[in-house]
This record gives sequence, structure tokens and C-alpha cells, in this order.
Amino acid sequence: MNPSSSLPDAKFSPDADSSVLQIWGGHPLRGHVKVSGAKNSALVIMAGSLLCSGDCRIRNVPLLVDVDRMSQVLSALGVRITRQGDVLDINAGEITTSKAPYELVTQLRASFFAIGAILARLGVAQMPLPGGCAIGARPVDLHVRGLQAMGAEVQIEHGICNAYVPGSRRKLQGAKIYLDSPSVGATETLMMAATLADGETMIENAAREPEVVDLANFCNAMGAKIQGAGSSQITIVGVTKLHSVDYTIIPDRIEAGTFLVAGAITRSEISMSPVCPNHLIPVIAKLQEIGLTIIEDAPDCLRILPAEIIKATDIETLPHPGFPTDMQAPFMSLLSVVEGDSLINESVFENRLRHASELNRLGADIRVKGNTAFVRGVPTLSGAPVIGTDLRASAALVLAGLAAKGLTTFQGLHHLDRGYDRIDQKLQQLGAKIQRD
Ligand SMILES: CC(=O)N[C@H]1[C@@H](OP(=O)(O)OP(=O)(O)OC[C@H]2O[C@@H](n3ccc(=O)[nH]c3=O)[C@H](O)[C@@H]2O)O[C@H](CO)[C@@H](O)[C@@H]1O
Ligand SMILES: C=C(OP(=O)(O)O)C(=O)O
Repeated sequence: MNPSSSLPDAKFSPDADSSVLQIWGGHPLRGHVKVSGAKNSALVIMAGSLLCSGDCRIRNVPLLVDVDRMSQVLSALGVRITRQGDVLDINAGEITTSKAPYELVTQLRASFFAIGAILARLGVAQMPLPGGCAIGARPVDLHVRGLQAMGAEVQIEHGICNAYVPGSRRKLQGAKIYLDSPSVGATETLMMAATLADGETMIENAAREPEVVDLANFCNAMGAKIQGAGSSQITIVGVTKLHSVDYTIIPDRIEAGTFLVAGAITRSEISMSPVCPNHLIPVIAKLQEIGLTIIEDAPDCLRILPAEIIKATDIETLPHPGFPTDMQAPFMSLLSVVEGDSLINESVFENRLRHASELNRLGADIRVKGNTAFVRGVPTLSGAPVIGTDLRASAALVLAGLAAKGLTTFQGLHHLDRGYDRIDQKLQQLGAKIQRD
């Protein structure tokens, strides 16, 4: 059965800032949960639809505040966009302005990546600096330097990145670009920009995340010529025009990983689909290393079994295929209730350990020094009011609340709703005692 097919087509809390989740922890979960489409694919593929003047049908789009906001950004650019269930229909035949709306772009990260597509289509773009999770400085210098290498003039003034391509044709030129670090967003911005550029672009030290591959597959399905996505060298041969497409987003590996941890932390047996196990290799390997059994019931379905004893371990976050930074906070919750001491080093973002102090309110024993958290496992957690500081920190607190004895009141739904498709309802269907108030 597909439990989330019976989920109401819920809209988000009218006032997610003041809404809370009440979680009565200590109850095992059971059953099957449907994994939604990947947030970070959906958002960048929506940006990628700006490259095409024909119709783009995008399937398996998760119900998220970030997707709503990205839709509003596209609408503000003059794009026609409609949603029915998990299908988005986008037509960017006419882009009526090159100026993206400040108040929306500053609320999410991926909206900025659209600068590559807008510049490729119009030869000019005014893109406010982005928002997203407050987990570090998150500059956009690699995006900017790559666009400059392709011939764009770029200036940042008054919080807006103004870019234009000089010359009568306003066409970006293919270039050889080396990224100082394998930034997901910069790889995606530049891949989109290069799709309609003159000549060949090579991105060296490119990000290898599955969402980069999904974007490349989407663009190629519209007639782009992108090779090597998923490796650290991507080659893009520019084409003059892209055509209509019907494309399905990959499952969200971070949501799936979060449910795997939900099973582990509540010592429960749950299954989930659809998933791409290949996208979850570092997460599954870590869970197996600490004593959990994960079974592949079908090529796209995983089941986690309860373990009597879960061991401590060390984690270092790294670009894909290393351990994903987006799973670091959920794992911290899990490691706070296992036997022994763990060390977690966050090496991708410089300020992504703020959940540690909130987990300590629930009785965890975590010390943070710089980018390292020392987690001393405790036998149990006890419910308390907590506040989520960002998206994955919020997921981590919900997971800890499921394991804690008594009532946890979680505040921070505006973060959670940005990136988890009706997580409270999905957990309810797994038997969690959780309620949105
Ligand atoms: C919408 C989206 O897809 N978000 C994901 C994307 O974010 P995002 O694309 O922002 O992450 P990046 O891979 O770009 O960031 C990695 C590191 O590179 C730095 N950096 C990045 C760009 C730049 O121009 N200069 C620079 O210094 C960042 O500050 C960070 O320290 O990948 C991250 C790393 O897997 C994930 O946590 C986010 O969930
Ligand atoms: C950091 C994340 O998102 P964003 O890049 O949109 O802030 C995330 O999805 O964990």
C-alpha cells in the first residue's frame, strides 16, 4: 500500500512560525512510508525549465514551502506554471523580466541557481543573493567566477548579483572552469548556463551529487548535450534550443535517510519506497557499521530492522559520495542514544552544529568545539520544548523527540516545511504520536 496516497493534500500551517509539533516519544514505529521526490532536484530542475521555451512537465514534485516559493519566483519572471498533485507544468516560452524578486529569492538557496539559466536565455539577469539554511557563510563566488569565465560581466551591488553578457548576440561562451571546491549549486548554475552557450564547457572538480545527475538528465531529455555528470569532470556542448520534456524527479535520499534513522532511533521495523539505494550508500554503510540491518525488499524499497545494541561511531561529512552533510544532524540524534562515544566532524559547512545544544535540552551529552561534536551516548532522552535552527536540525529534533520519554514540543515548523513533505502525517501513519498545533 502506498500510505502517502491517503495523505490529505495539506497546505502548510497558516502560521508555521507559531505552530508547534507535539511529540509524545518512546513509541515504536511500524509500517511503510512513501518517500517523496527530492527537494534539491525539484528546485534546480524548476530553475532548469527556464532554459526551454516549450512545455516542461515535471513529475514527483514534493509538496514543500521551498517548491511553492520557487514557483512564485518563476511566475514573477513571467513563466506559466500550474500544479496538480505532484505534477508541475511549466512553460517558460516568454520570460518577461530578467529581475528575480528579492523577497522570495532571499528565502531559499536554489532560487539563485536560476541565474545560470536566465543568463543563458536572456543574456542578462538580476538575481538577489540567496537565502536557505543559516549553516555558514554560503558565498556564491564560485558561481560568479564560472559565469565570468563564460564571458559574463558580473557585479554585486545592494544585495543583488547583476550579470550580463556583452556583445550583440548576448551569448555565453563555452569555457574550461575549475571549481576550487565541488560546490553543488555552482556546478548546477554553470551546467545550466553552458547548456545554451556557444561551444564546449568543461567543469573540473564538479560536484557528483545525485541531484546534479538528475539536473543533467533533465536537460539532456530536452536535447542538451551534457556528459560526465556524476563524475568530477562534466562536459557540456552548447545547443541553440531545447525542446519540451516530461520528466520524473528522483526520490529524496535525505528524506529516505531521515526515515531510516527514525526506524533506528525508535528501535522499530519500517520500510520505505521509492528509494535509490545507490544514492544512500554512505548512509546505509554507517547504519550497518553501528549494528543496524537494512534489507533491500525490492530494488527501490528498503526496510530497517530494530537492533538491540547500536554502537558509537565517528562521522566526517564530505561531498558526495562521502557522508552527506544533510544527514549529519539526524545522525547526531541517533548517536546521542547509543552505547559509547562518537565524534562528528562537519567539514562542508562552518556552522552546522547548532542542534547540539537543543539535543542537550532533551538529555543528550554533546560538547561542541569548532566544527566537531563529541557525543557521549546516554541511555535515554526526556522530552522538552526545543527549537529547530535549520531544516535538518529540525528533523534531528523531531527524531530525538520520537525517542525521548514524555512530551517534546518542537518549534520550527517553518524550517521543516521547507524541505520535508508532510513529515508529521507520514510519521503519524507509521504510528508516531505526533500532532501539529
Ligand atoms: C538547494 C541545494 O541543493 N542545497 C544543497 C546544496 O547546497 P549548496 O549548493 O549551497 O552547497 P555547496 O555545495 O555549494 O556548498 C558547499 C561548500 O562550498 C562553499 N561554497 C559554495 C559555493 C560558492 O560559490 N562558494 C563557496 O565557498 C559553501 O559555503 C560550503 O561550505 O549542497 C549542500 C551540500 O551537499 C547541501 O547541504 C544543500 O542541501
Ligand atoms: C541546506 C539545505 O537546504 P538549502 O541549501 O536549501 O538551504 C538542506 O536541504 O539541508
